[in-house]
Amino acid sequence: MTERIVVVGAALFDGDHLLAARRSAPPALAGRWELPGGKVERGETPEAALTRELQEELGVDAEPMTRVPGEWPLKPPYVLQVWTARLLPGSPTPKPLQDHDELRWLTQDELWDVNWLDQDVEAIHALTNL
Ligand SMILES: Nc1nc2c([nH]c(=O)n2[C@H]2C[C@H](O)[C@@H](COP(=O)(O)OP(=O)(O)OP(=O)(O)O)O2)c(=O)[nH]1
Repeated sequence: MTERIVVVGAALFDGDHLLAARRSAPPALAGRWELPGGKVERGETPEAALTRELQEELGVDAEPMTRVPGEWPLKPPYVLQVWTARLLPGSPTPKPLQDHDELRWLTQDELWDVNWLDQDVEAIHALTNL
């Protein structure tokens, strides 16, 4: 059976604002917006991967909250799963340290103001149904 690798995306909320991150690489994805996160490593839980990726990419201390129902196919063998997440008290504010060159906190009215990666559009819709 083909190996399937989960990419975790964080729907990081501050109140009702959602953090969107603009990718700086690779060229095919640069300039498009996504949920920060990354690949789950062998032997790692998705929740641990999410915490690690948010620390590496944004420099924050965050905790995953709930899994958003659904799973979205990316380029094989990757699939996207999404967790809501929040910053822990005392966490630094997010900064685009790695993989991103801009961050935006979106209100519900601004949710579609950014050019999400095609693969993320369904996941963002699922978020709005929570
Ligand atoms: N993080 C993230 N990746 C996404 C999303 N949507 C989407 O198609 N992808 C793709 C982009 C990449 O091809 C792949 C995840 O790669 P990544 O570069 O974020 O993961 P990573 O930090 O573990 O990468 P690596 O450089 O260590 O290999 O999934 C999304 O919302 N968040």
